Amino acid sequence: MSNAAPLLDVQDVSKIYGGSGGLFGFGLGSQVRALDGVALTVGEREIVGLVGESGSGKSTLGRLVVGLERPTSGHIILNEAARPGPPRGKARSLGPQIIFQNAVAALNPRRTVKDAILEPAVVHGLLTGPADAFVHRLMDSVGLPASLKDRRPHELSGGQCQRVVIARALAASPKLLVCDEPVSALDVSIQAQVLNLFLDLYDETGCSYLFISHDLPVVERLSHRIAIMYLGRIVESAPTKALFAKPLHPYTEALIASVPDIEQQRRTFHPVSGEIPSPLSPPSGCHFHPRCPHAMDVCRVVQPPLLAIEPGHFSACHLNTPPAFAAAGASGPLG
Ligand SMILES: Nc1ncnc2c1ncn2[C@@H]1O[C@H](COP(=O)(O)OP(=O)(O)OP(=O)(O)O)[C@@H](O)[C@H]1O
Repeated sequence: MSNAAPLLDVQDVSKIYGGSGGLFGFGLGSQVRALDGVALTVGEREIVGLVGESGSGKSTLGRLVVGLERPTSGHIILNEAARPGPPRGKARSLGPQIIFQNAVAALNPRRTVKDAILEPAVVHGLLTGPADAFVHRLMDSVGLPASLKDRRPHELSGGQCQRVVIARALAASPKLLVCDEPVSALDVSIQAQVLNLFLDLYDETGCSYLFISHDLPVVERLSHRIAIMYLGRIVESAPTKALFAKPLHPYTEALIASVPDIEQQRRTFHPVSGEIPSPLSPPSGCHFHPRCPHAMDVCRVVQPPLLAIEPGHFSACHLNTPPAFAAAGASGPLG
């Protein structure tokens, strides 16, 4: 990556749902802090994987990045190239696009493949030539035969529907694609094909991805860099190789250990113990401390900051924080 401004710069972003005054304005509504001070960047031509258990805030961040929702606080900055707006050569961009897990639900059941792919281009005046050629080119780029162009979603397989959704996103010439669990609804064999498609499209288009998944091996395969989320916070981020070679946060360690590696017998299967706590009442201090085998007293009271422990490798854990910071809280193992 160059030193140029990142394509996407998420700065100290929080998102709180509910609790806006509660019943009759008496503050009775309960609040969910879906995101809590999240900072993340995605560079040009970079694939960043975002991993975490269900409820950690991954989809919320994805929706904020593409502007479907607004943060409660903090800033989401899109570099000029990623922003919607003025023409870039012949193709105009609609800004970041998002691909959801459920492709069938994302498509209008009454519209054909051709109409689905054309719609954003027509509505936003992006069509630069004959419609058929435009549709065929996009269908070809996602590996769909042109003969399917008049089919409706119920006449396609799940994998084909996901390809239509990807083609429709590409029609907007995005520089940044947010992929929210784009393969988890597909059969394993189809998953591999669609993941290969994402890699091919990366080579062809130079598009950056924020690739959201709860599946660490999927993200490992695609990403240059991985960020690990836990209950609304990023707890570790690093280049993919560094993260697997030397995970610094106990949650990351537990996630990696939970991945069975049948072929190489390298990793044994130990699911992360305990349930992810309710985001309605997250644990104090480090949110992970009730499940952490290394928890100390300080972890219960002080939130560890996300610090660069090695160049490009960030971790939010008192095991990694400098002694001066840790001394601010008590030390010693939790009972
Ligand atoms: N519109 C909403 N209103 C209220 N709470 C919400 C809303 N959207 C998300 N949440 C809550 O925010 C938290 C984070 O949800 P989010 O869907 O972002 O997590 P996730 O990591 O993507 O989970 P999953 O992998 O299950 O999709 C959850 O507790 C969820 O219930």
